[in-house]
Amino acid sequence: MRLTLVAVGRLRKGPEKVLVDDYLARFAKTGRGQGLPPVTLTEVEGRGSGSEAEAIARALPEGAALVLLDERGATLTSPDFAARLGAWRDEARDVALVIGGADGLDAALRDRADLLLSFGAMVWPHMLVRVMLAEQLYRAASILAGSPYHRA
Ligand SMILES: C[S@@+](CC[C@H](N)C(=O)[O-])C[C@H]1O[C@@H](n2cnc3c(N)ncnc32)[C@H](O)[C@@H]1O
Repeated sequence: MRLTLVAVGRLRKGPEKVLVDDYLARFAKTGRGQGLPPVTLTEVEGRGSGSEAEAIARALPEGAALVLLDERGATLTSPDFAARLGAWRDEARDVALVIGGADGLDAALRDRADLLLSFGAMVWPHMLVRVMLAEQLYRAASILAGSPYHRA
């Protein structure tokens, strides 16, 4: 299993980067014991629809389960998200998680997604979505590990 995060835009030094790096490091540590690999991050230039969509498509490992972050998608509980991740791990399936840029994600990409994942109906800045997703990955690994981080 490989876990790839494809995100439009470059995350520069600052509070969001500190949080993303921290949560992804925690995910790598907790995930190791759960058969979850560290996340490989691919940043794609935000150049507008055409070439941006192609760059995203090129960054996706072939056959990977495609999870697109989209406010119009499904809201999952954290244990549900953890269960999906655990199921893909058990199938040895690669997973690609994609966060769009200012213009959102291409409709053609949305059509081939295995999961459209929403963090609520409101639109969040993509850099904050990166932080939230990194935290949810760490939470998922903690849930699969049975650690007390997730108490709900
Ligand atoms: C600023 S938003 C772009 C919104 C754009 N107007 C659209 O139509 O998608 C940038 C990216 O952040 C992610 N995003 C923003 N809000 C989200 C939410 N509530 N749930 C999941 N992802 C979200 C999506 O990947 C989106 O493509």
